[in-house]
Amino acid sequence: MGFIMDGLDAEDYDRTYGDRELVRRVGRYFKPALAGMGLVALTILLATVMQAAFPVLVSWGLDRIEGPQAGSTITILVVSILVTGMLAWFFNYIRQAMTARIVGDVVITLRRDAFAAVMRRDMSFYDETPSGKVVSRITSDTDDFATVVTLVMNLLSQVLLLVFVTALLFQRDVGLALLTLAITPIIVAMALGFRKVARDTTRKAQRSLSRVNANVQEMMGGIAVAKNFRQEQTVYEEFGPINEQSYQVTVRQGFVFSSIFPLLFIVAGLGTVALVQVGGTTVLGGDLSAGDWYLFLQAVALFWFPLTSIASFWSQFQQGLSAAERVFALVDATPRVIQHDPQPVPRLRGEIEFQQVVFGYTVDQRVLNEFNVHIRPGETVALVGHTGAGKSTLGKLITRFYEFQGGHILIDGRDIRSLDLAEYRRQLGVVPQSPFLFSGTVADNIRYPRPDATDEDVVVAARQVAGGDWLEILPEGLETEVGEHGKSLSMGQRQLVALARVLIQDPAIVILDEATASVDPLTEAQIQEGLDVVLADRTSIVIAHRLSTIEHADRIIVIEAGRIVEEGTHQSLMQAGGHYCQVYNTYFRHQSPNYRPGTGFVPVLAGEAAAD
Ligand SMILES: Nc1ncnc2c1ncn2[C@@H]1O[C@H](COP(=O)(O)OP(=O)(O)OP(=O)(O)O)[C@@H](O)[C@H]1O
Repeated sequence: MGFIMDGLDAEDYDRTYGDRELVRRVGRYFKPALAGMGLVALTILLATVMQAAFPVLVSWGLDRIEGPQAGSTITILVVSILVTGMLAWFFNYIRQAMTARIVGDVVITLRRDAFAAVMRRDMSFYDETPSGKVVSRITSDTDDFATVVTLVMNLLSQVLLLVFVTALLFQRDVGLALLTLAITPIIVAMALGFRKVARDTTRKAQRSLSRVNANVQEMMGGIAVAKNFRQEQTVYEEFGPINEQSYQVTVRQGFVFSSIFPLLFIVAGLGTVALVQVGGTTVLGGDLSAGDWYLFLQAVALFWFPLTSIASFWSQFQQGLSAAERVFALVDATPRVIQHDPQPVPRLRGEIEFQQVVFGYTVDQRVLNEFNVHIRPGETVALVGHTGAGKSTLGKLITRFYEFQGGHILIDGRDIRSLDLAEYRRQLGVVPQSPFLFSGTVADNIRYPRPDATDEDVVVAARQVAGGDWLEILPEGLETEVGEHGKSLSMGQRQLVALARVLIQDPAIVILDEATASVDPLTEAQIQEGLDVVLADRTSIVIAHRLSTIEHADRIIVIEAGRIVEEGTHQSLMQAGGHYCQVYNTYFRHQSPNYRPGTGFVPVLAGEAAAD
């Protein structure tokens, strides 16, 4: 039991909606389709009348089949059954075609909303939510929702049929009609009792499926690493229990759902036996004609069908409702990054100030504790420190990817929470360690931050980076296809594209996470030239991994465990013999042009070292 339910808990943002709220939300999506729904309702009504006409016609015929008018009765019967049958088919066709269109429209809107909601989420959401789970909410859950809508349409038509048949029964024999109705509450009570357990098992089945999705997605993302380390078997073994769980939960759902049918049929069967007995006795007593007897038997059958099918598709109905619930929970998830008072952002000077900033990715972990720093407009600051010190975190807070828990961050003296986020981010240029390129050409990728940039603008930006020499190696220059995630370009070329992309954006602040991967000396020189252009006249925060960058920085800040432990220029810090010298000996010494193995260490003063 424990194993079966492991990992099927709700996501943080999941919530349970009351039935009424859920229906209201669903209803809102159908509002634009009101006219179409009216037409569907009309065709349902007409098709149902045509279907209900069949037993009535046969019953009428049965009472007139004897005697002189038998021949004409048969002709009338054949023609009218043919006509009503064709009309029923026609109205049903219109109903189903219209329903497909309406449902399609609703699903496309819902999917759009879910996608937009995911795009709005801050980065903490992406840290905490496996992408496969989000994929399954946007795709299969919206599909399940579509199924429920189609089912509701069917339900309406069946309920209508039920109403017609009941009216007919009352008109023919009130006693028999009441007897038939007496069994209804039992069936309704059973269906309602089934409701809760159906929704619960369905929710679990959907969660287990999204676990499978998440696992497959992760496997696809990390397949190169898995193959490198020959871990295919481990990956396969991890998939096993997750897949098994999905199987178990789905089988259990099947058992739950299949148990309702036999139960309903037993009750319906017993009811029919009672009705046939009472009805038969009435006919023998001479109170009912043969035609009425036939109509009555048909009506009993017709009566049960909608009731049992309402109860049976309750299961799918539940599936659709919990799918809708999951999609709405995704749409409604509250973002953590909130701009309290978003105001327009004119061209920034680029001054950045952290005042007593407190931040942790999770509640029980502090990465920055009362962190202070002041970066002047146009200054180039290199952040150095051991891995995990908190350098990238500073960049992520400036870009407002994460919400900080205490203190203030000021941009040009304004509270960062009071900036219009879109306008602000347009003035932030971010170059990550391994730049992400979208499928398309090099030119498409350079144009990415400013889609209205002309071809001329793109060429100018590309040529500003290292004089554009790097373009000559590309088979089709700017028109070269970069492949999925830029896989057709070398790591160095991707970085050059990323630099040209920042130039076309022309941001006031640049946050650059320097690549650690080594590139050939020519590309290295080209990147350096590109950097000189990109960083000039802008406030730049560089998470530095290269000696030449820190040597050229206006200020170097050494960070350790989320604190600034030293700052100054390369020269002054080298002389100080403190933390910077330790970092230098570890990361930068070997990058010096005069480097010989085992040489180039700078002395670290004992006092400073002891301070660690
Ligand atoms: N998305 C995240 N969720 C949870 N913890 C994180 C996340 N990103 C970073 N951390 C943690 O925050 C701390 C600081 O990480 P950060 O990435 O800022 O270090 P860094 O100095 O940039 O290191 P590196 O040079 O290796 O990139 C580390 O302990 C890290 O494990």
